[in-house]
Amino acid sequence: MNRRFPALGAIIDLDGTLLDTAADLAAGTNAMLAELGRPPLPVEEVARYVGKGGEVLVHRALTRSLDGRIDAGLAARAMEAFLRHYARENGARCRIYPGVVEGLEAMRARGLKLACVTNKPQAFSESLLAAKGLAPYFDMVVGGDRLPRRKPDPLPMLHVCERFGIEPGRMIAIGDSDNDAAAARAAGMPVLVVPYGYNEGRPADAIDADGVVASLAEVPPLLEDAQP
Ligand SMILES: O=C(O)COP(=O)(O)O
Ligand SMILES: [Mg+2]
Repeated sequence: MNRRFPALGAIIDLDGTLLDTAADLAAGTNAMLAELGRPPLPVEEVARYVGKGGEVLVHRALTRSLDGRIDAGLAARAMEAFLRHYARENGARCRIYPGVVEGLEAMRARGLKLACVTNKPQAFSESLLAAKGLAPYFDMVVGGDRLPRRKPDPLPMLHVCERFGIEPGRMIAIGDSDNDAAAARAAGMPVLVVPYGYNEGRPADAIDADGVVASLAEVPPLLEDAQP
């Protein structure tokens, strides 16, 4: 990639970008399904349902379709069960993707401010990042239940820019899905995507982004010094 990005800060997605959390999400989902008398789903299928937060995952898992909806009563019961089970499974099997620590170290060494913006609930996100030793890299974590709207809405991205005092055009977003790219674009922020995460079953090169990077370690060489 020839393009360089003048960034003073970065916003990085969690599930499918920093951590491979599909197995833990599947364990939480399948424990919820078992409680409701439903059969378990394969990890690959649950991974396709990840991206728009826990509520959407629950609707998808119970209808086995990306845009299926269940009634509000069942959804409430299923969500309560999912959160209860996922609290136990969160972090049990997940792993840090290759290049993540290297990329975060190099971005910090360049003086970038770093935020993790995720659709995973705040409490689960903070405990997971801490358990995996990634929390110290981040100045800020914005979970999916922290603000009135989540990705693909630009609100969490703009919230971080405001808190950092950095213009969106002087930030870089890094994610694994259309949700990340749409949120970044709508916020006026350049966005790079990784090809190894979850994009609701669609390939990463189909995402409307400014480029695909094999890992986070490929990001720092694409940055250039910027003025605020
Ligand atoms: O929890 C989800 O649905 C996805 O979370 P992410 O925004 O970290 O990819
Ligand atoms: Mg993601």
